[in-house]
Amino acid sequence: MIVNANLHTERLHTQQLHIKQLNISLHGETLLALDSVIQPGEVLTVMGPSGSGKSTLLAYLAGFLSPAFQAQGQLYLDEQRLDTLPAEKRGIGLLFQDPMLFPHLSVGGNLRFGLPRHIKGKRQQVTQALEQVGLAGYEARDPATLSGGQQARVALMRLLLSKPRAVLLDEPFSKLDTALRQEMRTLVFSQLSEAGLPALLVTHDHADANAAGGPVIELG
Ligand SMILES: Nc1ncnc2c1ncn2[C@@H]1O[C@H](COP(=O)(O)OP(=O)(O)OP(=O)(O)O)[C@@H](O)[C@H]1O
Repeated sequence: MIVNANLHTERLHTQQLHIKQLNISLHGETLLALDSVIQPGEVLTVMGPSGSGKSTLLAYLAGFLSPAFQAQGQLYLDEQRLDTLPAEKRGIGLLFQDPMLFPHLSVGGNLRFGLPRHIKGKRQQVTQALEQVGLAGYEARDPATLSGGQQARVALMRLLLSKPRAVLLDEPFSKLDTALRQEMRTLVFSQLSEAGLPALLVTHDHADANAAGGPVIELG
């Protein structure tokens, strides 16, 4: 696989993500409390046993928290307050266990979907993105014909092309086999660092946390 990527020729204005005095409770009892600043290009890893609130934290950050929970605190990207914005206005990108490629779109269609509307040179950006992850010429392919690792790489590039301002990673490597997992860790963390994006990783795997290279928080 080719990992010489530099998708971000025009460097984005990178920002820090501040999870400020967050307290999420359920039925009047605190489930999790957190105060963290994630610097541009840094990955904060969150670990913890089942039920400790990892998914709840991701849901809060992304803007999907169930009304069953009560959240106090704020979320900022630099000076901009995010927690008062709906999910689609936060500019937060998500990467999951499953690549979740749109099955009715080609590989190229999936990548174009991530691109902001009304920008020029979409075709070239898609071509470059595929080249960067060793999938040159795959534009017209049906995603279902790709291996799990190839799909994961397309999902990563779709995410980056959408120019998120921060990224959440929910066990993104857990469905890959061991060799592929190591490759994807290198690819994902180098791309996030290159893009200068603050990221929060939820994982059960200490090797993911080591590869992420940033601070680690244990919930629960
Ligand atoms: N929509 C909801 N309504 C009420 N309680 C919920 C809801 N979603 C989760 N919970 C509860 O909140 C707590 C935290 O759940 P959460 O899914 O965040 O944990 P987790 O650390 O992600 O666990 P796992 O590692 O198993 O995914 C659990 O006690 C769970 O039962």
